Amino acid sequence: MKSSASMTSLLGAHQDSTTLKVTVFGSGSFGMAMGTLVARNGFDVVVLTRREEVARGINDEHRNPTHLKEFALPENLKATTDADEALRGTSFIVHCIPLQSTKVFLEGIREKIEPEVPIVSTSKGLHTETLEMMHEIIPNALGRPGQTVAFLSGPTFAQDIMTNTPSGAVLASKDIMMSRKLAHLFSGPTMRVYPSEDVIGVQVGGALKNVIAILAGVAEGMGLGVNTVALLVTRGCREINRLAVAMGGQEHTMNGLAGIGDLMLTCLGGLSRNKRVGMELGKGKPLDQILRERAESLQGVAEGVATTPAAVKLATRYRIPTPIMFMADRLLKGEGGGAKELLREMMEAPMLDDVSLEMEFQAMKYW
Ligand SMILES: NC(=O)C1=CN([C@@H]2O[C@H](COP(=O)(O)OP(=O)(O)OC[C@H]3O[C@@H](n4cnc5c(N)ncnc54)[C@H](O)[C@@H]3O)[C@@H](O)[C@H]2O)C=CC1
Ligand SMILES: O=C(CO)COP(=O)(O)O
Repeated sequence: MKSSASMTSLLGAHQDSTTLKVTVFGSGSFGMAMGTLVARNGFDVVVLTRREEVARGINDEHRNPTHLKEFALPENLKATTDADEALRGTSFIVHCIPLQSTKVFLEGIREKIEPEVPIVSTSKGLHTETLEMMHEIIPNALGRPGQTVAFLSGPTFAQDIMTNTPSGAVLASKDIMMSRKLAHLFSGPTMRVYPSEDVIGVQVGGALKNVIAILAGVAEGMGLGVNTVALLVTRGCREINRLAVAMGGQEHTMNGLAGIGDLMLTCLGGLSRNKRVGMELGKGKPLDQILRERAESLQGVAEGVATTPAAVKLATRYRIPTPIMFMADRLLKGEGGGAKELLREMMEAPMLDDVSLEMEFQAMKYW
């Protein structure tokens, strides 16, 4: 259980630590993992789910029947389909709904969210149409620019959190004191959470590593060697870093857990949904079939698919050359003659390291 001293530091001395409640939005893989992490730290967790059978399974059997069902859940983790019940008297919200669904989801319950309750978002992506990140989507959906919003991101597969695998992440908000306070929700013997003020860098790192993970999967699915994966991931890493810095993120963040750390995990680890989508593409399966099959069998969101078109639009807006991300975009759109042809184009493109950034930007037309 969380010591009463650290609970008091979260609450301020005047509140009763025994009533501390945390609401988790979403009962998918990461909602379960984050809810479990916070519940292990002694907080009373209530998961808001849209499925009655999920709420029943969690409350009666301490298991989610659809996601991570092999894991027993802590007894202090409950679930409900009733937003009023989930949010009544809560101290913190942990948001684990996919980015593309967040606006609609939050607009439906915004009146029930108290303005002083901090929201920690764990969603990784860019909005396909508006190119927004969560620091824009959440306040806009709530109609409240002043709501405290923070962002947790890093190399943290849900399954590994459930098995108490030692892990680390970054938690960013505009106010470092708030980041430190919120980090306590998640920190524990097997989880290190580093507070940060770099709201942009943390989100861009989490969003764009998924784009590169799709390509890492494509290379593996095509049966290519690790040389190709390393080429794509390393050049992709440079693109992510340049774009993040152009958007206001810090180099330091991109060199840390929320940048290179998550990129390595997702591109090289075996559990990534984004990489699995790429692997299927690399084996020649059409994207719509892959996505349909994944949705039917509740295999979880692969945020990179919806993020990729937004990533290349943002890169164009900021005039950052991102040929690897453009390759992912064309592949997902079915352009360029397929993965083999796009890779050939990449290998034959002019070498640009010694020319100016502006010339690199111009050269993107070759990709
Ligand atoms: N699973 C993982 O290992 C990690 C996931 N994340 C991020 O966390 C976010 C959530 O991912 P997962 O939980 O893995 O996805 P998931 O696909 O397993 O679960 C998503 C959940 O959101 C719910 N949902 C979707 N649209 C909704 C709507 N309109 N209204 C209400 N509920 C809705 C679904 O019913 C489901 O319970 C993503 O942005 C992902 O990138 C971040 C780190 C690790
Ligand atoms: O973000 C993740 C781990 O940090 C999970 O990656 P996937 O969404 O590709 O499974």
